[in-house]
Amino acid sequence: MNIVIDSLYKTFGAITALENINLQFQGGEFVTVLGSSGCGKTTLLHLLAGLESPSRGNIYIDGEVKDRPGADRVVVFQQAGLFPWLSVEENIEFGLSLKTTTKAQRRQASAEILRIIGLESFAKHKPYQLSGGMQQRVAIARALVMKPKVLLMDEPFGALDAQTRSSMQTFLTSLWDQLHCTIVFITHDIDEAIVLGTRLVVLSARPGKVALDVPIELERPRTPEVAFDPHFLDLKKQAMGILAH
Ligand SMILES: Nc1ncnc2c1ncn2[C@@H]1O[C@H](COP(=O)(O)OP(=O)(O)OP(=O)(O)O)[C@@H](O)[C@H]1O
Repeated sequence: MNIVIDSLYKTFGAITALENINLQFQGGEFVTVLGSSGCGKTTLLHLLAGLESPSRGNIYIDGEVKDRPGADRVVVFQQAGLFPWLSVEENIEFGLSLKTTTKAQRRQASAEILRIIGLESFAKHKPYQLSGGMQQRVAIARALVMKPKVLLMDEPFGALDAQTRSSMQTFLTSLWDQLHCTIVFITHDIDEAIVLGTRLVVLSARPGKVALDVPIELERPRTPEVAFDPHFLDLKKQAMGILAH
């Protein structure tokens, strides 16, 4: 699975949100997209999800133009957005119920994903009985159970406290190590972008243009000490330079 973003523009009336975006992602990459507020990160994610249409240009997934939502791309938002009246397992199974699956198949799929995310003992709990980090893990599980080709994440840890955020970063990294799905992860946090990704894309201030697109060549698994690695510091300096303008 690969994604090609070709000469992409997005305007809203007189506002140009994205200008001439050209990017190519390979299957299994963990791409982090960094940019200051209002530079068009969410717009880019919505275009990838098919929730918005390009003003010009195209997005291809495995060579096919994609301009509407599909089960091959799922989005995880900043707020978990779980259904409060459904249990954890029912929340995870909800999307599958829209596909032709039996209840037994759905229960098996949710049990499997709950084991992967380490919340099997919370299957019958309601969302309000979980912490913010656990709710966000369920939101990620709900996305992954659909077996998407691409997981699109819009500041998924932005609403969490620093410690939970850090443990969720470790969680997501180990999940990606196991599943190796393609992830496009939006953030405005430089350290988060470099710690998580295999590839860093930095957008310039509005109109968003690709100011940097480089591989993140840091060994995995990444420990907190990675923040002292010269490559980490070099990427951070480059990103800070772009975000300062
Ligand atoms: N539906 C819309 N209608 C009009 N303008 C929009 C719409 N969506 C986004 N914009 C504008 O496009 C620009 C980019 O917005 P976007 O939400 O993509 O930025 P962002 O980088 O995700 O910002 P933040 O980090 O603050 O969430 C902004 O100027 C925003 O006001």
